[in-house]
Amino acid sequence: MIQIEHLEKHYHAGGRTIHALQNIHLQIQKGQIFGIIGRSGAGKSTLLRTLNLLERPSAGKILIEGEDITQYDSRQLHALRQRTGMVFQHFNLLYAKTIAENIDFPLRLTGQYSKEQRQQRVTELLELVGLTAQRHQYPAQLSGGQKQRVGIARALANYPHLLLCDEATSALDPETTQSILRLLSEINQKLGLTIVLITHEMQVIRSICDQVAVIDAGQIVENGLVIDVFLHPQHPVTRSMVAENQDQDIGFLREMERDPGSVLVRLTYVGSATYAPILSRIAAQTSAQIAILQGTISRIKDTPYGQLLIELRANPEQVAQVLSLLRSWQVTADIIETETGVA
Ligand SMILES: Nc1ncnc2c1ncn2[C@@H]1O[C@H](COP(=O)(O)OP(=O)(O)OP(=O)(O)O)[C@@H](O)[C@H]1O
Repeated sequence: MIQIEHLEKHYHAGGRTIHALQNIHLQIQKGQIFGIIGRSGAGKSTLLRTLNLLERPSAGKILIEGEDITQYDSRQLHALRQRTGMVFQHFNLLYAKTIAENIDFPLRLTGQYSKEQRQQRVTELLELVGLTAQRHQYPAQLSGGQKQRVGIARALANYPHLLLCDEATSALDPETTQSILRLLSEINQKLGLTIVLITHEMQVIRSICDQVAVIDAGQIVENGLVIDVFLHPQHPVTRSMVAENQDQDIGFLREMERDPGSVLVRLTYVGSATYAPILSRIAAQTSAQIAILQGTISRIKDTPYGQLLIELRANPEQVAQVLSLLRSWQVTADIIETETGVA
């Protein structure tokens, strides 16, 4: 487990102090994929880089399996960095070396393995990331997604306990992004490896993370299971990032002709409820009329969820009845607006 306590990082530049990280507290469980999301300049890279002390905190502790790594001497630090793999947005490959040589590079640096052992390990890693046929090629001959596969294989070479991913898919197109995220997810499951990733894309968090922390202006403003944070965001920054990702623009409501006295309700359902015929049940059990204004069914990691924006044409008693039925079916119902204004 990684425990971050009272972490601070201040930079001094141009005669002023930048508070890049302020009083950060986080717990990252072993074997988790933990996402850190935030807008540009929020402090994501700084936070990620403190986990292998590429960035020295100004104050606070980082405990990995109970040991405070901020107190490590240079020998311990060297060992920590060997146990921590890192994947970069722009791959950082050696372009004059072959794919196999790139992956072999960190193995050679340790001086711990024979040539045969290293070759064997490179073969294993090429197979793991699906690049066996590219062994003797050079990075310039590969696509972006393949380059990132090399980056991932290289990061895994020394059997790390922790993999840090710095915007690992931000330079890739959406389809390639999904294939790299699937690879990271497979690695997490196969090797039980803890992965901490930073991203500015909610889609990345939604696809593979178990837990997410939202960082804004150097502070953690929200932290929890992805399913909770994504479906019930509390902080304005989280809300706007989730809304961007879900295409929840409800500007059209301003132009829409509404039934007098109708109520707008956002329904959120998770797991098996996603596929239940909720609306027809409401219609059968109440005489409320329902117009569907917006809807989606998708997945958060492996969990299906659905969200519907409906206009409920009903009197107050019927609205109360509908809301109580929805609650009994474990559907979250948020009234987002009434005819007279925001509820
Ligand atoms: N070496 C440095 N010297 C001075 N200020 C820095 C340094 N590194 C980062 N900062 C500042 O610290 C803050 C956090 O930067 P950081 O790079 O961690 O943010 P980020 O969320 O990763 O942003 P991005 O997604 O744009 O990389 C920013 O205000 C940035 O300008």
